Amino acid sequence: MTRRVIAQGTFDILHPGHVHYLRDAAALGDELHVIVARRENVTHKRKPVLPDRQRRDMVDALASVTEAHLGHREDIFVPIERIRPDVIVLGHDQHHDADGIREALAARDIDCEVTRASAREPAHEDELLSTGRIIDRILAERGGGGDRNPGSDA
Ligand SMILES: Cc1cc2nc3c(=O)[nH]c(=O)nc-3n(C[C@H](O)[C@H](O)[C@H](O)COP(=O)(O)O)c2cc1C
Ligand SMILES: Nc1ncnc2c1ncn2[C@@H]1O[C@H](COP(=O)(O)OP(=O)(O)OP(=O)(O)O)[C@@H](O)[C@H]1O
Repeated sequence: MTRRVIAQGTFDILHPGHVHYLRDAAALGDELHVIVARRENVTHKRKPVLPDRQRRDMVDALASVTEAHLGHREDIFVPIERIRPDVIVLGHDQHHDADGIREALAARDIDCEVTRASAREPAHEDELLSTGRIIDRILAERGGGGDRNPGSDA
């Protein structure tokens, strides 16, 4: 039997922490399906910079990912009922409550484990393992309205 795993998140500007999470999740089964949060449903932090479809396409291109899916607009359990995973893997720092998800799955008669991935520690000094911190760096280094294309005469 094929063991299906679900991971999920916003994935706005990919970084090595995302790669670590998705590899961790993929190691728990045979197929990794990733649900990419819709912009309208990212309410607990700043909205993503990149469009929904572009974030889905980039995650879909990663070697550990079988298929990336844009999430449902209203009901996060709709994709889960369609994919029928054996395991849902939460990210190490995600605010979701594992017990709450287990109860909601049981109420829908979906037999599925809920577990949490490990964190990636920086592999070298200055490795940026957060989309928010990458954006802060861009704003600090390029946000002053200076020359965006140094070296170009255009
Ligand atoms: C089990 C599960 C299923 C989810 N399904 C959806 C979905 O169908 N549509 C959606 O927009 N977001 C979905 N989400 C994502 C949440 O809406 C939330 O925005 C996301 O977890 C953000 O994670 P991040 O802070 O790690 O980027 C799901 C989250 C979980 C835990
Ligand atoms: N350093 C990391 N180690 C392991 N997992 C990570 C790391 N960074 C992000 N992830 C996981 O990747 C998934 C998607 O993360 P998300 O899109 O929220 O990125 P982020 O970089 O944490 O964003 P932000 O900096 O805006 O909070 C989440 O499950 C999160 O736990």
